[in-house]
Amino acid sequence: MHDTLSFITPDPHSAWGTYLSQVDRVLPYLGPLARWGETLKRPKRALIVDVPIEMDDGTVRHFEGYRVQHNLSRGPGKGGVRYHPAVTLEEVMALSAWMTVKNAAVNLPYGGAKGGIRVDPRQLSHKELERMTRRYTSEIGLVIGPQQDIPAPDVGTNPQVMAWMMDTYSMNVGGTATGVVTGKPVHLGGSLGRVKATGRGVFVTGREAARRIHLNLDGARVAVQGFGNVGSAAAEMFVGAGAKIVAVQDHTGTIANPAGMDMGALMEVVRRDGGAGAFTQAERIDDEAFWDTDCDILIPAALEGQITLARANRLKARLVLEGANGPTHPDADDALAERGILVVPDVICNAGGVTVSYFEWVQDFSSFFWTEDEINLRLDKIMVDALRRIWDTADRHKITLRTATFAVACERILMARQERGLYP
Ligand SMILES: NC(=O)C1=CN([C@@H]2O[C@H](COP(=O)(O)OP(=O)(O)OC[C@H]3O[C@@H](n4cnc5c(N)ncnc54)[C@H](O)[C@@H]3O)[C@@H](O)[C@H]2O)C=CC1
Ligand SMILES: O=C(O)CCC(=O)C(=O)O
Repeated sequence: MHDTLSFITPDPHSAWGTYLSQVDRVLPYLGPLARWGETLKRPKRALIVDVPIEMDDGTVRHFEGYRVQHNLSRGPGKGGVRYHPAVTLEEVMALSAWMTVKNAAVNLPYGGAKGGIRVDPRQLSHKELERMTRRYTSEIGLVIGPQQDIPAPDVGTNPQVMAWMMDTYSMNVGGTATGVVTGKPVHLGGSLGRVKATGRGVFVTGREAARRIHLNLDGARVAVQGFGNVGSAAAEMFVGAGAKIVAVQDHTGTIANPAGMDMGALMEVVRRDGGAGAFTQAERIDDEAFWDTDCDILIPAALEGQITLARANRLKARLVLEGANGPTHPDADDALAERGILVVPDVICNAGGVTVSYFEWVQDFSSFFWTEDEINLRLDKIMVDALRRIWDTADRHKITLRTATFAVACERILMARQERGLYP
């Protein structure tokens, strides 16, 4: 059946392999809609672009960039742009597919898309980063637009990168098109609350899940992998609810303090050094020891494939909140379920970011901006309602929250596909 995409032979632990296995698990719950299931296993459109730029020293370097639109059945493509040295077409395909599922899980009127460039942004000067972003935006200008596909931040990108993307697209079309990207700075049509929205969604879904398993957040011990936009904002909110951060891992190292870390002091070090590794009010530990941390809640908020089977069998947490996209291998997912460790899956747990991106897009179109309180209230309600529906589905079929999220989302996606029909 997989006669196309023959250039990809996914290993079951790769991002795309993980996604395919998640689709296979939901098909039995989709009834007659399952006949459209193959749609979910192929991206609609994948663009590979060459991004040449002049470096500050006068040399020319070429970077490889991608924009994949996995599915547009329910609306324009929506999903972030990643700058990271490990970005590949296959990874971006998986990330775009998870966007399709996530957007449908919270019922946003979007399909799924994702982009990326294989680059270490920390190795570029500010000007080189700007030149690369502008060139990439022009190259993917073929497929993006406020009604076609709307990029946003992901790993290694931020509001400044979104501002350059918005400006480049706008210059190319000859007018200011704020709605072409979200996650912009607030004075350029960005939304209040977007920066912390993903972390907020992780907290809100985590709070609801904790309540259901009678885990008191006051005094709960939390371990966080990845202390960037998502991990740090989620950690701050858990601390605000009385929890303590007992371990943090990022690309600069792993630190632990069973008594809990002072968030203000930790954030200061992260801002100063670009990472948590040098924080002196915690003990520096071996990276692999992170997975043995005595904790109640684990928040993977870095990259895919972090929770392997071996690590899943060592985890001490009762609750795993997937801030990252695709952090858990399928066999590890099974092991966690068998061990009674509850996983709130990425496709609902980290949907807070794209939900506020949707608010931003709506605000840009109407040129009317909401207060931060209005945004947070609407976000919390969408997340809580979506999670409740997913939980009901999980209880009804006796399936994991991940398969239940896929069931709710894929039914919406395939229903749209079916109702639109195929153009003969
Ligand atoms: N930014 C957003 O709104 C959303 C992000 N996500 C996902 O959340 C995850 C994190 O994204 P952001 O916080 O935006 O990125 P970021 O670039 O702000 O932070 C990434 C963090 O991961 C850490 N990291 C990188 N490589 C690592 C490694 N090998 N081991 C341990 N830590 C490592 C970095 O040090 C940094 O702390 C990604 O999986 C992303 O796709 C999901 C939904 C929305
Ligand atoms: O805000 C958005 O549009 C997308 C964020 C994103 O890339 C994600 O949810 O993984």
